[in-house]
Amino acid sequence: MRPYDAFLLISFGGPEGNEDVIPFLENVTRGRGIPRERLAEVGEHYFLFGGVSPINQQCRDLIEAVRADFSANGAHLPIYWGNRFWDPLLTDTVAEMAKDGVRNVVALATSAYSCYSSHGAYIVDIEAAREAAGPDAPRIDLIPPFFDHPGFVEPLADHTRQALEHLPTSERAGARLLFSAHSIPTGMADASGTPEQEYGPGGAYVAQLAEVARLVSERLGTGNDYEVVYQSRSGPPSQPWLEPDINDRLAQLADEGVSAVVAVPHGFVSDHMEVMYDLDHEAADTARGLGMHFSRAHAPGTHPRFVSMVRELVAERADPEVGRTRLSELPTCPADGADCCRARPVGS
Ligand SMILES: CC1=C(CCC(=O)O)c2cc3nc(cc4[nH]c(cc5[nH]c(cc1n2)c(C)c5CCC(=O)O)c(CCC(=O)O)c4C)C(CCC(=O)O)=C3C
Ligand SMILES: [Fe+2]
Repeated sequence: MRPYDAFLLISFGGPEGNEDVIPFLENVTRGRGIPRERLAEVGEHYFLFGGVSPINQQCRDLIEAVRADFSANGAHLPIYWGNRFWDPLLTDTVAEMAKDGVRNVVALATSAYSCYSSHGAYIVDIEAAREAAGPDAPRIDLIPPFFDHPGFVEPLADHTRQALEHLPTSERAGARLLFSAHSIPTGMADASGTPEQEYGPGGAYVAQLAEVARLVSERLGTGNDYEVVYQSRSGPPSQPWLEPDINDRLAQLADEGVSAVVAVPHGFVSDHMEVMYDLDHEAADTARGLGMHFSRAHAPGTHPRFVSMVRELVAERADPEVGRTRLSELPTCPADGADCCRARPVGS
């Protein structure tokens, strides 16, 4: 895997006990203009699960699977892991890599799409961590968003098929597929991707989400109607965020006579807290209250095709001759991350 001498997984991080919850939320929201009530409310989501977000364990599981896949395929790279907001913190991991003499790192973020929160912020945090590590900090090449890689799309199609099968047989054909992604401020969406590209309203983020919904539905091949919805909105009500919210849309669909839905968290890489709480808890409750059948597909997680994707993306980045495997023609962000997804939400 020359020129690389290490692989780095970069994730969000999450609390692993009640005492971690508030400090974690403070890390996430520092300077972001999130209302206090929203913070208290999100804190409750974590307390409901003993203060433990599943995201760190999901990262450990992914790393174990990637390690096994690397070694089975002769890709001998040490693996490091660093989070933006909780232990192991990216800053500490980069310092450790510097101490270990690592020089050239290839990094993957657990975020598949282009926007400040899922790409730009990772670039900014990598630079800050390198700066903090001083002159021995390694070079770190971040793999650009991978939303249209078959290793992301195929697991979602498999998992959507399984979720459909959890509905009563008579409900499957008429079930609406609700592809669900994290809402972001519309200003952040409009500025997502690279400034040279014209993506339409909502920028690269909205265009990529629409494309993945289409690709997954096409692979599924069941002909179910589908659409993209949003979840996990925060920020002040005065600020516009991407809509429709999944709960509002469920109410409209019930009015239209739709009696079953499958929620597909295609905006996420694993079934972390936002999936567990906002879909399994909140949206499922909404659907139940409306008398609808509700089934939730798993995010890619440690699906074998997702795991092999990691190796393929590393190989592709290490050697331009390997070529790019993608399912869509949509432009992604440039490999050097220059000037893309830089927009911060209003009020920060
Ligand atoms: C696009 C996107 C992804 C998907 C891409 C990706 O996966 O990275 C994502 C993932 C995640 N978001 C997470 C948690 C939180 N996000 C928050 C707040 C925010 N997210 C935003 C966007 C995104 N977030 C935005 C625009 C905000 C507003 C503040 C700001 O402008 O930055 C807040 C603050 C409270 C609140 O406002 O809800 C929390 C606690 C967790 C961890 C879950 C766990 O613990 O298992 C994960 C994986
Ligand atoms: Fe978030």
